[in-house]
Amino acid sequence: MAAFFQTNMTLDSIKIVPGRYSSLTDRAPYRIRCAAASPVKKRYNIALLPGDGIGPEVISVAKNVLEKAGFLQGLEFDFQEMPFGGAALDLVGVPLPEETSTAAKQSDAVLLGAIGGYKWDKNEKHLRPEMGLLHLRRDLKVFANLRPATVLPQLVDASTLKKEVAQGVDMMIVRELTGGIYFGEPRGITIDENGEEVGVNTEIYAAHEIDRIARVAFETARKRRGKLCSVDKANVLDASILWRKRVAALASEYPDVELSHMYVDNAAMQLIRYPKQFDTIVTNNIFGDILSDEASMITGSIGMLPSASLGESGPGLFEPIHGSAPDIAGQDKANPLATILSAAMLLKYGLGEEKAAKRIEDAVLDALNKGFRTGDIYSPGNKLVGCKEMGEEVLKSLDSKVPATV
Ligand SMILES: NC(=O)C1=CN([C@@H]2O[C@H](COP(=O)(O)OP(=O)(O)OC[C@H]3O[C@@H](n4cnc5c(N)ncnc54)[C@H](O)[C@@H]3O)[C@@H](O)[C@H]2O)C=CC1
Ligand SMILES: CC(C)CC(=O)C(=O)O
Ligand SMILES: [Mg+2]
Repeated sequence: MAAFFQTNMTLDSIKIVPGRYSSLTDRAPYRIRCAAASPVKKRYNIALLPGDGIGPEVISVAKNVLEKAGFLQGLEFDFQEMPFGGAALDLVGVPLPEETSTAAKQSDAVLLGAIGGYKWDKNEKHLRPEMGLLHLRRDLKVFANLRPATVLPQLVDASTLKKEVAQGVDMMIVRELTGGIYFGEPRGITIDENGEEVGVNTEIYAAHEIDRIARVAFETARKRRGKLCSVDKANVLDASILWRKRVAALASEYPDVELSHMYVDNAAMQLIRYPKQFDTIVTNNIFGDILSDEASMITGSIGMLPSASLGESGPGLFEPIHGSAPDIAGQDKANPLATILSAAMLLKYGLGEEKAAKRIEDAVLDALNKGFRTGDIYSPGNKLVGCKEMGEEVLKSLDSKVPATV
């Protein structure tokens, strides 16, 4: 699997290191050929999928940061940039070209910007950029989507919540990513027996899909503060009744993890009322999608949250949780930190390169400490910068942190 499970091979045999993580990502075709800061030891193939809207802007910045952090750590990358989403639709007529899917599957890790935009909003379903993303996630079998949401001390003022409610929030949302209503059959728009149009989607989960994501969540909680909250809608949905039953049945295998259950409507409210109660949340595809956008505002902005999508084997997929933000695309206003931190997750969870990942996290904190802020996280007294300048500042911070002995 991507590196989340790399050291111990299977979900069942993961060895847990006690204690709490404190890093930003929660704790875990061209080459750099010039003399590296330390001797080149490893080389990785990275599939780069910029996508649409602000995707290319944030990917261009994050790629430079990834390159530099790798260089400083003696890593070499072969980047293969491939068309994806609306960009691919315009180029070859499909959102996920075969070549892009193959490049992603053959890579060591995939770094993705975002897809979608007004231009393709009225396309037929199979010709929408978003379907390309769903298919990519399925092709890569990345069922476990880790979405850390941490309120950084530097950004407490940018939170939507009052300082005393926001400070100290540090949670991990474990979202099931390749099942549920986004994929369930039957789906589509048909005509019913009265001749009326009906839109149909199906929330469906097999027991094994629930078990494997629940195990990831239990293992994640175990490495954090030992609290897992499973979010569902088991008071009305059959798929949620099975979800709750399967998650509860696994609890005896993780006696060190305190399991609770919460209905999703209450969870949406509790996230705003008292977010510090959450350590690890496990939930289905659609609830995780929605709750993580909500959680992002506690941290200051959706432009801050990275993600790692992992499967049992093969490359992981790393992307910010936000979309293509067509309202600010092409204006150099996007916050690139979510994508930069996704690159850190790529290094940590995708390649097992924790030191290089830490360099990026430290550099992000350093740039924030120096007061650099994009518009979405700006507060008075700080320095307003655009996407590119924020990237340059993170690069400078990376530079200044090269160990003196190298
Ligand atoms: N993973 C992906 O590629 C995703 C794609 N989408 C697609 O993106 C398009 C736009 O969707 P929306 O619902 O507007 O969601 P969005 O996440 O793109 O934007 C929502 C709001 O957040 C702001 N925002 C997002 N990322 C930001 C960043 N890095 N820095 C500063 N502000 C940022 C936007 O300007 C906008 O006001 C749609 O086509 C949607 O389907 C949406 C979510 C995820
Ligand atoms: C196409 C959507 C399912 C993408 C999204 O909103 C997400 O993964 O957060
Ligand atoms: Mg979303």
